[in-house]
Amino acid sequence: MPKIVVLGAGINGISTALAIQESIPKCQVIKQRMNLSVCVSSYPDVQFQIFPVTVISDRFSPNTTSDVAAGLIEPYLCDDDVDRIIKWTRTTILRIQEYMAGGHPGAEEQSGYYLSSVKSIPKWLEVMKNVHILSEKEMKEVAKRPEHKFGFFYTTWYLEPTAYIKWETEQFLKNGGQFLQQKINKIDDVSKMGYDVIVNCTGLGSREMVGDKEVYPTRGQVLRVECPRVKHFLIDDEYYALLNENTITLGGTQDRNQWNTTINPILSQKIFEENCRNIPSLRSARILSAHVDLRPTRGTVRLEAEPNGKVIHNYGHGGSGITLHWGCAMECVNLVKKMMLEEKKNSKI
Ligand SMILES: Cc1cc2nc3c(=O)[nH]c(=O)nc-3n(C[C@H](O)[C@H](O)[C@H](O)COP(=O)(O)OP(=O)(O)OC[C@H]3O[C@@H](n4cnc5c(N)ncnc54)[C@H](O)[C@@H]3O)c2cc1C
Ligand SMILES: N[C@H](Cc1ccccc1)C(=O)O
Repeated sequence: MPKIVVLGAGINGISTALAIQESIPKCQVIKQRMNLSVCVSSYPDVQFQIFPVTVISDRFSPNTTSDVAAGLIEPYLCDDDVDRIIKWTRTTILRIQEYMAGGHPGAEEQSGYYLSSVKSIPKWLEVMKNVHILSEKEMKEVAKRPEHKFGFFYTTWYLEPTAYIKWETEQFLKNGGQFLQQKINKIDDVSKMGYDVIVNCTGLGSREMVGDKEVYPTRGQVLRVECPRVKHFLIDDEYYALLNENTITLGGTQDRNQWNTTINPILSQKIFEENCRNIPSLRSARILSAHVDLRPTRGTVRLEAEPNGKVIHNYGHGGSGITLHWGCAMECVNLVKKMMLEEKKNSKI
């Protein structure tokens, strides 16, 4: 009976733990009514759970990096292979559409503009809806700055991390999942805890916990404001105003190798002013809060099983952790299944 543990409770940790439960039936509690024809009676609900899944983390939502994210579905600050990114993004979009179909909170389509000083059409645009490259005439109407030379309109989604992780957590617990609050100093400490499969989703924490100096912080500061008049997002080369359920997230900064998580009020003012230049209606916005966190940035997302080991890594999503989460979680499930099969074969010997 392999014991599975997931390290980390951000969007990648919780999603991977839930994906394992949903994809490996023995990893969730199955309630079955045992109807016996002989005495035309039925046993009380019988619960089967063979492989419990545990999540160990030092912090939980709403106190993770994931909770600070604007929730925009769009790859950013992730230099991974673009086809891998697109594959993961597509899987996430399907999951969001299922989540939306369930009427759950914090997810919706959002449409808007990407305005830039350079003419370039990102490959990830192929996963978006209603894509329209702006004509010169349309650019004249939409551009807010002389450097806005090129742009396009499209529809993507937002997925509010805190609301979504809350829902995922409820499903995870319903499936018999368990939580343990603990800081892991070295991943080897977990091996000694008797787990057979360890999935590492600790984001930037992997720098110390696994000793991976390839993962580093990119500091991001944002504002949450209320401004019902604004109906479209607007992203340009430096700033962004992104829709959420009842608020707008204004960003944004991307300072590599900056560890400081103290909010800089001067920066907040600049983020507000620059976004008002792009969307004048924001002048009437009510500023609700400011946030800072550190994007777990890495050349590529580390999503792999350690050879001949029991550890699977899923971290280093940069500015795209919400965008890639379900695609990465499902790829982790395949690695877990493979590892369990290996384990079964070896134990037979
Ligand atoms: C300002 C800002 C805006 C963003 N906007 C977006 C966006 O719009 N769209 C998008 O796709 N992405 C966005 N991102 C990026 C996104 O937030 C991250 O990529 C994502 O949160 C990474 O998720 P994660 O679960 O891997 O890491 P985290 O959310 O950091 O979770 C890591 C977990 O591991 C735990 N942990 C770490 N080390 C240890 C340890 N040693 N022992 C025990 N537990 C440990 C932590 O407590 C935490 O629970 C944004 C990021 C920032 C900073
Ligand atoms: N991905 C988000 C928001 C963003 C979207 C588009 C461009 C830049 C940033 C971030 O990391 O801040």
